[in-house]
Amino acid sequence: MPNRCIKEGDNPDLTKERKTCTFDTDELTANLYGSRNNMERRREITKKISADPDFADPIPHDFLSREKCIEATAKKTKAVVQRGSEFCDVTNYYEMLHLINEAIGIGGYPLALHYGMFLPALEGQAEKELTDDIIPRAKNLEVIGAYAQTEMGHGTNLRELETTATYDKATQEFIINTPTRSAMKWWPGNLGKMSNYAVVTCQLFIDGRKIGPHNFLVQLRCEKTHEPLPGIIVGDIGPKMAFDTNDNGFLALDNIRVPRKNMLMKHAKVSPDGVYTPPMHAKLNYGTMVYVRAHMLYAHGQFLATAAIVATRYSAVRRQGRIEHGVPEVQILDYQTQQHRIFPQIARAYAIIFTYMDIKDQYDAMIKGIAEGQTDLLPDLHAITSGLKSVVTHMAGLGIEQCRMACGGHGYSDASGLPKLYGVQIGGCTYEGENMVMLQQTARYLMKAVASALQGKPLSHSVAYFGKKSSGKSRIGKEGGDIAREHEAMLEALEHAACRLSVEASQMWEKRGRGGETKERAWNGVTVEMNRAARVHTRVFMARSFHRRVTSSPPSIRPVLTDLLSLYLHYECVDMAHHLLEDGFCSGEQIRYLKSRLYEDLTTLRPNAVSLVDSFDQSDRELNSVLGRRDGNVYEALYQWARKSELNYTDVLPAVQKYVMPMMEENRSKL
Ligand SMILES: CCCCC/C=C\C/C=C\C/C=C\CCC(=O)SCCNC(=O)CCNC(=O)[C@H](O)C(C)(C)COP(=O)(O)OP(=O)(O)OC[C@H]1O[C@@H](n2cnc3c(N)ncnc32)[C@H](O)[C@@H]1OP(=O)(O)O
Ligand SMILES: Cc1cc2nc3c(=O)[nH]c(=O)nc-3n(C[C@H](O)[C@H](O)[C@H](O)COP(=O)(O)OP(=O)(O)OC[C@H]3O[C@@H](n4cnc5c(N)ncnc54)[C@H](O)[C@@H]3O)c2cc1C
Repeated sequence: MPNRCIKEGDNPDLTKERKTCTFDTDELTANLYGSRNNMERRREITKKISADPDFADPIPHDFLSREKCIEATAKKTKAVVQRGSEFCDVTNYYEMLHLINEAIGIGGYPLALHYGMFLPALEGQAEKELTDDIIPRAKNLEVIGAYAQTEMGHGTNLRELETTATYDKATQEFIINTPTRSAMKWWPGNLGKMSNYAVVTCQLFIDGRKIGPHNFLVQLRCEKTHEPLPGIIVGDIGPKMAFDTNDNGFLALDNIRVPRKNMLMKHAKVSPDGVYTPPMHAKLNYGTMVYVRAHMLYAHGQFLATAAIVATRYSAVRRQGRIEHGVPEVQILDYQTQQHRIFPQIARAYAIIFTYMDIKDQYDAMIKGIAEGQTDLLPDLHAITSGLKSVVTHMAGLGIEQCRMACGGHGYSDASGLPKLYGVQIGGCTYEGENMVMLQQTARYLMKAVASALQGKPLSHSVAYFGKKSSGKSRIGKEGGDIAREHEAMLEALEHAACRLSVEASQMWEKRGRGGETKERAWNGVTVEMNRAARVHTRVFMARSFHRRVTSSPPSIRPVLTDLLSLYLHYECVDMAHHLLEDGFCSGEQIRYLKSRLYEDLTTLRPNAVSLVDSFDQSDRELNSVLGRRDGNVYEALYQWARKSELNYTDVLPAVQKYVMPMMEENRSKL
């Protein structure tokens, strides 16, 4: 069967791997990206960008200072903006995403938050009077915006943000102010140096009454000189774990006046005479966060895919040690521990991307509903995207780190691309709502679902399985080798565990309440259990999404995807075995059965491992990894990469001349 990656001159071990492929890699790629046309379009973009001198990096960013990286990124951003239509349909979200990944990379760029949050916030939350003016200019990139919500003192607890917006009826303006040091906006991406506008989240005050957090459009810098406007202090917060090319910023506002229309008033409104009208759903103003959490799934699925590609290809190329005496050194991919480390990451990357597809459909349906005045889909989507954002970012982070360690010493080098990838990706556990906090949002929803299920009330999409009757004992290992029924048995077991954990958390919460604690204090006494229930529920949702996609996939790729699904489900069940065992739903024997099936899956997938990662269709530019390159010619490339280190510009470094050589000389003369 064809693996389309085979080319002359490639590392022979990689070619050998590609020849054992049992499916058409293009067919799987097309399925992953929605269609053959989408796949071809991605490849065209890659080809054009790779050949274009505007996007060439004579010196890899690994060897540049942060300022130089930002300069190089800004230059490429300008080229993307001015010449974007030469490469792709600039109105197509996925084509643009791919163009940016190819042309600029993942470490941030001047327009990341402009497109990622500023425009979505305006489009989703602002009224026509404001959008008519700002959106055309923002789309035309006459202005660049950031989303400034988090403050030095508060990020999670939005209710206690300190920045104020006080309505002045006399002038029909809001006065926006930073009252304390901890009220400074701190962290927003692209706020520090790039943006000249921002959507700023402030506590709304009318007639001395605090109404709560609302968003306002504020101009920060002069449109001509880019200097901060009077009363505005803005800058970069300094180096951080990654996102080197993003100017995460700080901002203080000294009683800045903005016209009434600058409040984002699509949902909540303030009339000219200062009358406040709340939104039709209390949290519609938080809609931009739901949008980003949903879309983060795709980015994080791709991040994990990158790591899986690098680790799998490198493990096929790397030979070290022997499994049996008297035979040549083996490809490290033949070690069972290596497969156990890497293959679940491949499966999880597919599962995350497939889950994203489901969520995207639900998000689009919700937006359509809101436009027609219905908000009934919002609570379910908020609950499941909160859980998914937490589970996926954590899962991807652990997976990337496993892949990095699976590459041995070279995985620790920036040449592998994995340390930087991890740095960028792991930020997702924090931004857009810290994971522990987001899981509690899911748990709150689960508690309501438990109550509804007990009362026989209807259950919404993500929790519908709470209404199923459990069979009491698992069918795992009792389906006579029927794969479809085995998959169903594992899904049923996971659903049983999620439901049980939710019910038990609910009972623990209630018990503490009966013991005299307030609801809130009692909640804090059971949040570990609440978050555990939320995690398992979210993993059930992912497993169901993956299962749905696989069972409806084209017949040509269904067998390999079914193998991957088997691995995914066996791994999930073994990983969560304690939850399955705790109430005796599964026996120890059944867990041993799951483990043995998991080890069989590793062997089954081995011949397709390289082809499965090839099917993610990430180019060498996107991978940005010497170890993961498509042709597998790793060792020569590693040496050429190291030669570019600035430490190698001279044979004797000034620091050595100045300090180390005299020290050695002094020591010698002491003898
Ligand atoms: C577009 C592509 C993006 C790809 C990304 C890739 C790379 C990105 C690179 C860089 C980073 C980019 C962006 C990062 C940007 C940011 O980080 S912006 C800042 C984000 N900040 C947060 O997320 C703050 C987290 N805090 C909150 O969301 C809330 O404060 C809270 C924790 C949810 C609690 O809020 P609170 O007002 O106290 O509410 P309470 O818990 O009491 O809940 C009341 C009810 O409201 C429901 N609810 C809460 N939030 C929402 C929501 N967003 N939508 C719908 N409903 C919501 C909640 O469930 C409660 O419902 P009940 O029915 O009453 O139970
Ligand atoms: C790379 C990056 C980019 C960012 N970009 C932006 C941006 O563009 N715009 C923007 O506005 N912000 C941005 N942020 C800020 C980000 O959204 C916040 O840092 C994030 O929401 C977490 O809030 P916090 O920092 O207040 O954490 P904290 O809430 O202080 O969290 C600290 C610890 O306290 C725990 N904790 C807090 N509350 C609770 C609770 N209720 N229950 C249990 N535990 C709790 C947390 O779980 C965590 O362990 C960015 C951050 C990063 C790292």
